[in-house]
Amino acid sequence: MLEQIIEGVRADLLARRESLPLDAVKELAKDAPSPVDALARLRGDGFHVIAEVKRSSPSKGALAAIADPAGLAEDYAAGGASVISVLTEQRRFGGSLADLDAVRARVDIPVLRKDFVVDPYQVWEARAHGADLVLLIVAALEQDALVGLLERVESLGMQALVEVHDEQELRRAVEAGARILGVNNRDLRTLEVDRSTFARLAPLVPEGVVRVAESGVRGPLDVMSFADAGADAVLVGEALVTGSSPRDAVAELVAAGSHPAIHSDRTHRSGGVA
Ligand SMILES: O=C(O)c1ccccc1NCC(=O)[C@H](O)[C@H](O)COP(=O)(O)O
Repeated sequence: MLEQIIEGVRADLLARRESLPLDAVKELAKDAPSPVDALARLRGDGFHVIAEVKRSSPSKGALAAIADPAGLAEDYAAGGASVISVLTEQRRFGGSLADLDAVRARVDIPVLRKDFVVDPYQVWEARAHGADLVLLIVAALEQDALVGLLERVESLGMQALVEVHDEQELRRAVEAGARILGVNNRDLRTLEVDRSTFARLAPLVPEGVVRVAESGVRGPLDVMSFADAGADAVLVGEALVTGSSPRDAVAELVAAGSHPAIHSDRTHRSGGVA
């Protein structure tokens, strides 16, 4: 599935490049609002929720008709979300850069461009559209490309959420210098979700690196279990867009992650990248 998604992403990228050359995107990036420090936010006190604007997905099809992505993002922020994730991939997820623009214009917390980034053009685009964070999926990138994209993201003042699904990808992410590491419980090749993935990989993440548990969060109990296994944050899409009150749902997840029964030691947050 990942290869098919990337094929579509590359075709769409080619079309956008033809209508807007890289130099023009770089000019737009100069006028974008300065990036918000997402790393400081995710290293800050408390448990963090990254709340996603997600219309549909390859695994579930249509999830929600989101008429007002900016309004949804405002609700997420009011519920205590630390970061808003905006899917911008169009063919499989129904997202767009217009969604990113709308969200950026309405919230002042960090915004993640969630896409299948394979080319520096997309990083410049993310900055031009006001993103503070960019997703880099290790499974989609050769090591040189991963390192180059991570450097480009950071050189533009943004942060990368570097996503892995197994031990080998985790080693590559750490070698590349990831500061925010997402363990995706969903295998992007088979689309299967295995919630034990985060707990298996979390102990291998060096001190000082922010640990994010991604995918498959159904509610507060899942958050408690990820927090107990060492998560600093969770990234949640489906459960939020299909529920009745996004604001209350985010607030419940934030509270669950900070529950006094959770024993995980998060002192590593103040450390540097190992
Ligand atoms: O969501 C999918 O089906 C999917 C399929 C293939 C590649 C990526 C996919 N999702 C991207 C994500 O990482 C999730 O949107 C995100 O982690 C939130 O997951 P969930 O809370 O399970 O909606």
